[in-house]
Amino acid sequence: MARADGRLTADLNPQDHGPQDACGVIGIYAPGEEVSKLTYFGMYALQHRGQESAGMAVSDGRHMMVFKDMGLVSQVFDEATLNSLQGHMAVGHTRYSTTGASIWDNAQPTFRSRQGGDGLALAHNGNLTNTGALEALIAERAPDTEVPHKDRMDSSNDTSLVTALMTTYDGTLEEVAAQVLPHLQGAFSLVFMDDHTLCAARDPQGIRPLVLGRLSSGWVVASETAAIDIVGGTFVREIEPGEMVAIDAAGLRTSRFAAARPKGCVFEYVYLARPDTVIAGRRIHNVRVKVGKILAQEHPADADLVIPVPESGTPAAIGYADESGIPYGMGLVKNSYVGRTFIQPSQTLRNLGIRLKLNPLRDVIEGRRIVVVDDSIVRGNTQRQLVRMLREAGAAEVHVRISSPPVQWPCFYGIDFATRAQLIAPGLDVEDICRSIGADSLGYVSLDGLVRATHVDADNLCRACFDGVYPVPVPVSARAVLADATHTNPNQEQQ
Ligand SMILES: O=P(O)(O)OC[C@H]1O[C@H](OP(=O)(O)OP(=O)(O)O)[C@H](O)[C@@H]1O
Ligand SMILES: NC(=O)CC[C@H](N)C(=O)O
Ligand code: SF4
Ligand SMILES: [Mg+2]
Repeated sequence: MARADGRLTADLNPQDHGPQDACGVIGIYAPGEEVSKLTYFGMYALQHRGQESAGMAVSDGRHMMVFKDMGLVSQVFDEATLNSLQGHMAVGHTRYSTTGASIWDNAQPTFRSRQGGDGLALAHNGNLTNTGALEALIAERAPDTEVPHKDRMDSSNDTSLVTALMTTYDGTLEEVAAQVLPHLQGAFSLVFMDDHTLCAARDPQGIRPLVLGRLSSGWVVASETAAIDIVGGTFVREIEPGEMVAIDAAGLRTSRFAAARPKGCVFEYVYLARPDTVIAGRRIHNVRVKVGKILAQEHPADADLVIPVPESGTPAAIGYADESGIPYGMGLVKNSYVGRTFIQPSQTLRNLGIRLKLNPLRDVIEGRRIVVVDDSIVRGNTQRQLVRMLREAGAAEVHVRISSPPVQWPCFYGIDFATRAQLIAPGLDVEDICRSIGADSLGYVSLDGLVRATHVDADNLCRACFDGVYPVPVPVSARAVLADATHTNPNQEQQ
């Protein structure tokens, strides 16, 4: 598919995709360091969270420069650009769009001038569920302010509303944020700065991750601990749900804008986060291996070989093989140059597309009864094509095992799952889905098994895409659609 700027993208059809990811944010405050380069490395480490656009704002205490463009971090930035971005503090973002089109104007960090002349740059991971109310608030507070959605300004994402709202208040950045953050609903891990202060804030549910790290000469905040590792920092702690931290020449301060009601996204454990990241004290790789073991207990198979669907299916396949005693092997080779999601508009291209990303090792597959382990089934495209490919490669039997429960409901908190109609699971039982993907058997890990592997209390996790219990009110526009569903009714969890 051609993009607006005429370049090619790996997403041949943006309307037709799997879970994709959730945006990566990073902020660095480090006088004396080459901050733009550190931020670049951090963004590179967070590339898996968003591949549509990348951007960075850098300030030297007097001036702020923002550079962003469509594409991968490595396509957007080069040495000369990074050398021109001078300063001791920066905010970086890799975007996967959830509200507002995937266009340059919506690339982040968003930028606006503040009263008093400072710039304000803000980067967001998550998705806001009360954009209508925020538009109304901006209009009420500053009738002359152009409201991003309402006035059809170039940018139309939820994040721009936060930036616009902040510029309607006077005071220090911390004072402004303390007034604005309580108005936001939904998922938001924010990193933002003016020319003096770097701030980071996390929604009261802490739906998306956000962590704090120490650098030899400063601080780093990032979506995942892996980014802290990669910029040479030391993990300090998670930013708490409902907390804001501010970092400037006077050091680090923390404050709370709301009481914590933790509901971390369980899908971060399934697919979104890097395996080398730590959430709630657990390494994601280890949690995924554990889920694979539970999957083997819940859905054993009589087979000769366990193979992963790389990359995200690999740890669970290791766990499955370990627990079942069935040998583990690489049966599929993944092309490292194809991004997380590769989407194809027509059946012919779909068949080619899956092969471009994953190609079976015939010698390994032929004549064997295969257990193939993946992390999730969203629309079923990957598994349908994979099962056929494995059979063509001579598999005697294909048993599909999935290290998450069936995805039944859309996400409104920063993952653009297909609409409910496009998901394969609603209205079908596991037997139906097995038939639809053409496997000999299919087993999904139970929600209880998945939650157990995280070691987090089920009440402290969002599980809405699996059980329809939404911890934060969904957008008004979505309520009718969900209520009309002929399957189970989504429960709005009591606040
Ligand atoms: O049922 P579907 O709609 O096909 O979507 C599910 C697939 O999408 C994801 O992989 P993806 O290709 O996005 O990334 P990965 O390479 O990181 O596993 C996920 O790991 C499943 O394999
Ligand atoms: N996936 C995300 O975290 C997206 C952030 C924001 N909602 C946007 O669309 O730009
Ligand atoms: S609905 Fe699913 S993907 Fe979205 S935040 Fe909740 S658990 Fe995560
Ligand atoms: Mg996959």
